[in-house]
Amino acid sequence: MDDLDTIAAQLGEDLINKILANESIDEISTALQLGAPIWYQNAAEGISPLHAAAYARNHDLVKLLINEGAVWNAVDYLKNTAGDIALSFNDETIYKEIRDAGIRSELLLGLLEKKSSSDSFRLILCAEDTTASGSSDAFLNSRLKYTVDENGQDICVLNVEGQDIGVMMGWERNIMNETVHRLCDQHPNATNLKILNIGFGLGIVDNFFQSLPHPPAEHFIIEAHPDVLNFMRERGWYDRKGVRILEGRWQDFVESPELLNSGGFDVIYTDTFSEDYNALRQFFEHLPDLLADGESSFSFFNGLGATNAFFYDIYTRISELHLADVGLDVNWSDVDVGFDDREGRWGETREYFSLPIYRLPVGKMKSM
Ligand SMILES: C[S@@+](CC[C@H](N)C(=O)[O-])C[C@H]1O[C@@H](n2cnc3c(N)ncnc32)[C@H](O)[C@@H]1O
Repeated sequence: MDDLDTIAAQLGEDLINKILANESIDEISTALQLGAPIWYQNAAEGISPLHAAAYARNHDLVKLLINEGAVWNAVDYLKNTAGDIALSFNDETIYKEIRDAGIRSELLLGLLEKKSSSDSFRLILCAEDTTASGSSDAFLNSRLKYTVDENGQDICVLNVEGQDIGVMMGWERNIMNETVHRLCDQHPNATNLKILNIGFGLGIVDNFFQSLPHPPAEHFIIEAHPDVLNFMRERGWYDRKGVRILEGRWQDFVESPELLNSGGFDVIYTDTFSEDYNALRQFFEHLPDLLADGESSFSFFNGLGATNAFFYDIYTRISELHLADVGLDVNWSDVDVGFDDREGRWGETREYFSLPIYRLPVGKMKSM
């Protein structure tokens, strides 16, 4: 550590201790003006001034720190954000203050990102991931393995740096089943649906669409990965009545006459892999052109940030705001996905959803 680092660390430790000791807002403001670093995370627990203010349950101080540029998404050594701390105290006011700061910051970043021509950065969750789990090109060039794990669960996995990562796993059946029913059951055209699904994976959602009391009149599936397309071929999906498989990325087809001149879809679902939130948001922008009418419904796999309740809440709300921007109202319902550790859902694979509740979105074009 050089001298400057040592001074910053001392000032930072001091600031956090002052906050935990409930010193006055004036004292804290003065410490900040004298150069105490608001971004500092202490050596003992990795907590930031914002974590400390959430522990101290001091709403005014939380506001002040956010205005001064506190890092809303810093995680301590236990992987908790300041928002998680507020949640653990059931402190709704402080929780919302930090959550709204996160939403504002992510929306702003989203705007900046949209303005820049590259797909360069993301703030959280998958900063610069160039492996097959975070880069579409690397994913589409990787080999996938379809197998049954030690608990009898169907899985489709890829191996990244020695670890298996689930592209799709059988435990999500419940989510897919519920999604299909929420999208289709009440649809006035339920006997004659025209469906678009993006991302076949294990084919769980597509099997549920096909098992509806009235199988879809037209069922388009866009799938990009060659191994998945082979799996679909082996399972006879190319010969199914009413099924049209478009081989490639959704980005290759979304503006094609095949989709745009088809009169619109009653139901659209998307669940891809290795794409970030920015890609999903780009897909949202095509929905007004792809949905047939105000009765049509849309859903997506809402899995972003799903290893942390606070991040999950932020992404859920951001997606709702972005869908509102393109003219869709969203209804959310909860699907219980809690499980007993002994079920061994993850086997040897990396965990990507650790919350007990899945928030299922169904969007429809707002009525004028
Ligand atoms: C999570 S799986 C879908 C699981 C599916 N919902 C199910 O019920 O089994 C994601 C799928 O999206 C495909 N995929 C990834 N990026 C894509 C893209 N840009 N366009 C189309 N398909 C894509 C992957 O190859 C994979 O088959």
